[in-house]
Amino acid sequence: MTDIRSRVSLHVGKQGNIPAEIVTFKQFTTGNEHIAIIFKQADQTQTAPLVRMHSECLTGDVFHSSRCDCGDQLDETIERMSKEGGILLYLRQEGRGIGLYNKLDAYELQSQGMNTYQANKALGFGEDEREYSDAVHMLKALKVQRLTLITNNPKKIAALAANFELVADERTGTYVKQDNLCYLKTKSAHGDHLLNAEKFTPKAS
Ligand SMILES: Nc1nc2c(ncn2[C@@H]2O[C@H](COP(=O)(O)OP(=O)(O)OP(=O)(O)O)[C@@H](O)[C@H]2O)c(=O)[nH]1
Ligand SMILES: [Zn+2]
Repeated sequence: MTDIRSRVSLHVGKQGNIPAEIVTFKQFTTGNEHIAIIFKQADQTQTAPLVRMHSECLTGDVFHSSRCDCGDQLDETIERMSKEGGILLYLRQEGRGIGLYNKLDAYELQSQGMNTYQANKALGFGEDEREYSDAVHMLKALKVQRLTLITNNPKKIAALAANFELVADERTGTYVKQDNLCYLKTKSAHGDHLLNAEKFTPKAS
């Protein structure tokens, strides 16, 4: 059973002015160094806090790559939680669990015409290698029982609904860019992600 290892105060966000706490945990079976970032001490002060499980994406989160929407979703979450409070689980599941180098290999295959899921399979991986038991243990260690989940991914909703009382599930924005249109359309059509398809069609001027 995972337990809390440490709680460290710091300021986060683009301006570095949003107070938060980073929580580390003991003994993940996967050996990953996942963290929770807590806003407004939501784990201690709210009965059903906002929760987001964010899968690591170095290229999107840090370098704001145009190939995906991860950095935008992360910024949106931090901004929202700075006002409403919440628990951001930053899960070290780079490349949907296949790792950074393999994700970059998958990008190469996508440049040759495969979609994001086909590329994973061509490299010998499943379409999505993530599972969420570490995240469930993190929330249990934080003594969360009820929550509102922010995601567009039905698998994340199912994983938490099986373990917690899900008061609601809410969507993130749909961040379409020229370079990620194919990626988002494929996630919507093939991965059942709950995206705002209206954003896929450019508005007539
Ligand atoms: N293998 C692979 N991973 C990718 C690719 N693009 C982004 N990722 C990874 O996908 C993860 C983000 O997952 P998404 O499927 O975009 O969204 P989600 O986290 O499942 O769902 P939301 O909660 O709605 O954001 C991160 O770990 C990224 O590194 C890609 O083309 N191939
Ligand atoms: Zn990304």
